[in-house]
Amino acid sequence: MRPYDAFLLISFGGPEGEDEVIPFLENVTRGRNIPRERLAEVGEHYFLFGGVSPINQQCRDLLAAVTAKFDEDGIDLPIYWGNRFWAPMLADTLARMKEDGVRRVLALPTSAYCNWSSRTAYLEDIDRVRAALGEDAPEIDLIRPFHDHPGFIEPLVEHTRDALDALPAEQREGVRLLFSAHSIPTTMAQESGGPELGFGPDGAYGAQLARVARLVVDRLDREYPFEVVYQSRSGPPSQPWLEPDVNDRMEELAEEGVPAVVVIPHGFVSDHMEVKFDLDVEARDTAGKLGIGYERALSPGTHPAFVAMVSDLVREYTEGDGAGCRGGGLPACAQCPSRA
Ligand SMILES: CC1=C(CCC(=O)O)c2cc3nc(cc4[nH]c(cc5[nH]c(cc1n2)c(C)c5CCC(=O)O)c(CCC(=O)O)c4C)C(CCC(=O)O)=C3C
Ligand SMILES: [Fe+2]
Repeated sequence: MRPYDAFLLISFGGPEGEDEVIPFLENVTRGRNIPRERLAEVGEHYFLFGGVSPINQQCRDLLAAVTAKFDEDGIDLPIYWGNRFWAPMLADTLARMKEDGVRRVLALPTSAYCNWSSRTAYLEDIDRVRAALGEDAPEIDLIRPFHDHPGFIEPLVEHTRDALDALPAEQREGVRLLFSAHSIPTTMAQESGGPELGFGPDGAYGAQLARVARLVVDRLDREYPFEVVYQSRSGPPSQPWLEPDVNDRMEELAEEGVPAVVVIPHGFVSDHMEVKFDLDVEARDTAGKLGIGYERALSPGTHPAFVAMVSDLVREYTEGDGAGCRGGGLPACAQCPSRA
């Protein structure tokens, strides 16, 4: 039994008004080599929704559900929330935790996979914030990547079934399932675990994405053809990022005569802006232009199995050894807690 005295949700953060969009984007992109044109373009995505990203409300909803679940499961830990890029900022939350006398924290990141952006960046931010707090800064253990957890898979299965059901029968027959994740630079993908660890060109991240897609399809009513695609590419055009892009791939599939796609955003835990704009606006529009059917499965969000997973993961650490990433049948990634 480890002596944790608080639970902390660490998320990305997002603007909740038009005046917050640019400062938020500046926070996200500081030192990240993102072209100005890309920033302006992404700003427009937020302005289309009144400057409000859905991600903060999704965190509040998840925390409400987790609070109830902890009560039910007898997990007696106060719950805190801090973001990397927008209020409530991690630095402020940790300062408050320190004032509250919190010493050991078990933290859940809102990302399920292994790559610099989804894992290492969180650890680096934690280190920076702790260093600034100085002596008596709470110690933080970051919960392992959970892409292989049944509580992540189950909601995706159910939501994929719902999306398939929403297609007309004749389209469902020839449908292609597109499992979509955030693209990252290919160098970043390789750094998540390359050939030396037994992974392919998309690294441990790509292997995990392929594995989750397989696990979901295995639980559907029949074997559907499926593939992993990427979305939300950023960075300068000269820099290679993981491909194919969801829109490019839909174009090829339409040419091949595929009548419809179901897009499953399995790279994300909730329907935040990358899902709401890049899939529900942009990819849907592409499908419309191509004249093919399009349905988008919901991400896990506050599905009861996903909420139960949070309790489960907490108990892995409080009651078990919290040994870290199981690899989900794959080798552990380069950043895996179990390699540290
Ligand atoms: C792997 C991954 C996830 C998934 C898991 C995770 O790790 O959470 C993710 C999530 C998210 N990404 C988000 C938003 C943004 N990401 C950006 C930029 C970038 N993302 C990257 C990767 C990822 N991002 C990368 C490699 C960059 C390039 C800059 C860099 O190398 O760091 C930019 C800058 C503009 C742009 O270029 O698009 C924005 C605004 C939001 C909030 C959405 C909302 O507001 O609802 C969320 C949940
Ligand atoms: Fe991102």
